[in-house]
Amino acid sequence: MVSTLSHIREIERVGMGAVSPRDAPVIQSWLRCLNDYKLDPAVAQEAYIVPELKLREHREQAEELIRIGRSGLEALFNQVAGQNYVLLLSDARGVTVDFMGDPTFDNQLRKAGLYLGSEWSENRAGTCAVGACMVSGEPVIIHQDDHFDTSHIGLTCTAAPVFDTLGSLTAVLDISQLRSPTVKTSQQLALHLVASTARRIELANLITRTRNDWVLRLARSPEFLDVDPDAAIALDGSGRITGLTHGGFGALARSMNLAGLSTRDFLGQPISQVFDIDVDDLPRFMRGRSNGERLLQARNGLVLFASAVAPAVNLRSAVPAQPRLPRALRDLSNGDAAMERVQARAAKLAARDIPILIQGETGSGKEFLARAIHDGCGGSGAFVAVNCAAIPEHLIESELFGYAPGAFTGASQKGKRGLIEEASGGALFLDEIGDMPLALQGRLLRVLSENEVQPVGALKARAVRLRVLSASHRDLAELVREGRFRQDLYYRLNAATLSLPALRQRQDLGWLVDQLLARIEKENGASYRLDRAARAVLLAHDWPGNLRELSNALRVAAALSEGGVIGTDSLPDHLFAEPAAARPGDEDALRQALTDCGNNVSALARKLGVNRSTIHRRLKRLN
Ligand SMILES: Nc1ncnc2c1ncn2[C@@H]1O[C@H](COP(=O)(O)OP(=O)(O)OP(=O)(O)O)[C@@H](O)[C@H]1O
Repeated sequence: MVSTLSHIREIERVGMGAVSPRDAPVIQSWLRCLNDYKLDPAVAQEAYIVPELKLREHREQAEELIRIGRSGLEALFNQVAGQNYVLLLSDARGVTVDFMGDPTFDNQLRKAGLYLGSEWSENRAGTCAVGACMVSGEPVIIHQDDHFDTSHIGLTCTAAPVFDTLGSLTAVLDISQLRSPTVKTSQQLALHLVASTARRIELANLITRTRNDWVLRLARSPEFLDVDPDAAIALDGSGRITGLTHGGFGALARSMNLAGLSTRDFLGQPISQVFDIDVDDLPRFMRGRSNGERLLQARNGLVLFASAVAPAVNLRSAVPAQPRLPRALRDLSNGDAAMERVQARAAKLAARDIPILIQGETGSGKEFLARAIHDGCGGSGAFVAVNCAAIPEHLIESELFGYAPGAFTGASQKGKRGLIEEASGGALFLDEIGDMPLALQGRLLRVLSENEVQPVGALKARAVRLRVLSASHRDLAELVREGRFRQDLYYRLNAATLSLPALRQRQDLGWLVDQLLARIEKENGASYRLDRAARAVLLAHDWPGNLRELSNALRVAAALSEGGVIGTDSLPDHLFAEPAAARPGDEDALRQALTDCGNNVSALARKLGVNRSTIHRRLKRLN
């Protein structure tokens, strides 16, 4: 193994532009570590394992992924049995949410970070296989002193990305060893195994998530068509591509000379544009036909074997009926597995008086879900929504708790009922609860524990009976750790958590577009039709502002449409050149975008399709 000092010197030389024989992905990652994350190769940092509570959240959010990935992981672990390999499945933030390794080496593995809860994002751990793979979206081997941080230069790690059906990176699969031969080529087989397992996980994910669509499996050789196809595509009833296995289809697209297109570019496209078939031909590719009949030709002439699976709708009657959800909760999604889980849990919780914390990015529908829970449990009493971030700090107390007559200068002589009392007998929805000032958190806790509220300046408390739903786009557990949120209140509000998926992760985006458009038609008393190109743009967009951004975009499109037809020219410009500021966390870009809008927060919020409070919040964070 190289000495620590010579490793540090080598990285410094590369940083100064020296030519290096190492692989390009390693050099690119070293340069990112030096220039973008400002990491110092001379400062070694041991592997970071996230705290228990945080790990629980990561695992809860990745529950479906872990379930789908498990059998792939087990099969891979069996393939490499006896070779001291460890398998890690990390989520899109680089946190290990599933792990398989030899328990005999537990202590060593934990110390090396090859363990449940270890975080391998590049900006934290320096060059590593998971981190480099997250950035490049490509399989990669990071072998021994390819690692940036000298703490990790004994390890060899090989990782492959797992994308969801819409082409967003959802996980990274990694296979690592504490000790290995010095030559990097010893890991080529590991690279092949990890990439094919990632491909199979993508396939299992597509099949699980697209029960209501056609699925077309594709393979270069007929023998593997049904057992291990190269790629698969999901198609809606009109033959449009609604999802695909990113890794496998990307490789096929390269063979079809379509390497310049990202797999996302195929979403929303009719199948007839890629292959010489139409939706009506799909039954011809179903099981029972001979392989010879199941041949498919790509538009460039490449011939593939195909097998089609019909939507499960027809089989529905044979499947045991799902418990019926209350109507308000039933209409929240259509064919998105993560949402279906949220709806099923929400229905069970709605029937009980349990405080629920709803987490999700801004605009992902937290208030909408809270209302649906309230309506779903019979909806008796009022639903009172309070946005803790929007009420000025000095008014929150009197708004929430109310005040006695003449309680303070300027107070009304009659006093005022607070929102908590207004909600008594119904539901109180505390949005952006993370922004509640610490002093008031204690008072809120008392209301929840004692079921009574004491208005400002009042001598006696009044009894209240309410269900509390709260929401935050911020990580409340992190705020607790930073001492900015009371732990006792956190546990009180968070008896159950519902995590809403971001719009870019949802499998029913096409259905949501139609739902929201139908709502706009009703409001405007008009009818609209999206043309194919416009639909494709909507399906391919990242939607950093989630459902709110989508709803705003459709309103703009409806207003600009000609004769009710929405084409690409009716869509808001930012969908075509999405400013990087739309992605949370990109601070310089946010500053720049604000300058471009003449420092007008409302204009920037309109441009990004998010609330003004969202922009204010991000600016507050920057300060
Ligand atoms: N399942 C859904 N179907 C249709 N429209 C929805 C759905 N969920 C949310 N919306 C719409 O999306 C928009 C944003 O929803 P909502 O206000 O509930 O998001 P939020 O997560 O509470 O936002 P914020 O974080 O800014 O408070 C609203 O216009 C809402 O009507």
